Amino acid sequence: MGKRFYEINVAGCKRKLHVINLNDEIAIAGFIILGDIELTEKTAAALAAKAPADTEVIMTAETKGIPLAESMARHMGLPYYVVARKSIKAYMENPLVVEDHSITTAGKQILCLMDDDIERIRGHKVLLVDDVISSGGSISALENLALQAGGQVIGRFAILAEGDAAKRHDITYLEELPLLKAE
Ligand SMILES: Nc1ncnc2[nH]cnc12
Repeated sequence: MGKRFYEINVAGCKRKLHVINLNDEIAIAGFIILGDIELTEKTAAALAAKAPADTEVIMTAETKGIPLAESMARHMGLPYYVVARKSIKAYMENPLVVEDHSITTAGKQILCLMDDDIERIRGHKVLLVDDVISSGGSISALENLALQAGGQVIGRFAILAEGDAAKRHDITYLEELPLLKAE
């Protein structure tokens, strides 16, 4: 069978996404901003324009959220952003750790923060950002981490809301992405 594609238009960027079967029933259109500067910059600018003016720190999770968070922080004139990591590194003292369940990764995952990042969050207004919100597992793990670090979550932002996530009223996103039938 030939490759399947799903075409998307977001923040003025048209992209043909590869459709990948997740299991026998469900397929996703893989939305990858890593390495795509125009897509990262334009979606970050569009999300930054919607961000609450009182945002003090942007927080994201490894991996695909990183360039988006960096670009949004630049657009918003913020000096730092915080990245929740997926594994504890040797240089992370006293890490804060939560469990994370994601639609694209099998098995248990963790998200963790190191002390410097905990300090950047404690007592501050935090805007959570990710590339895609789908089952909501990752953004909710990120929120747990922000709360445990003493932050106040003032928004949950994503470029795309996938499947049922598009019905959520507690997230802000640019476009919807359907879950597809596996072929
Ligand atoms: N369709 C998708 N593309 C890339 N990352 C995702 N994470 C969840 N859904 C995704």
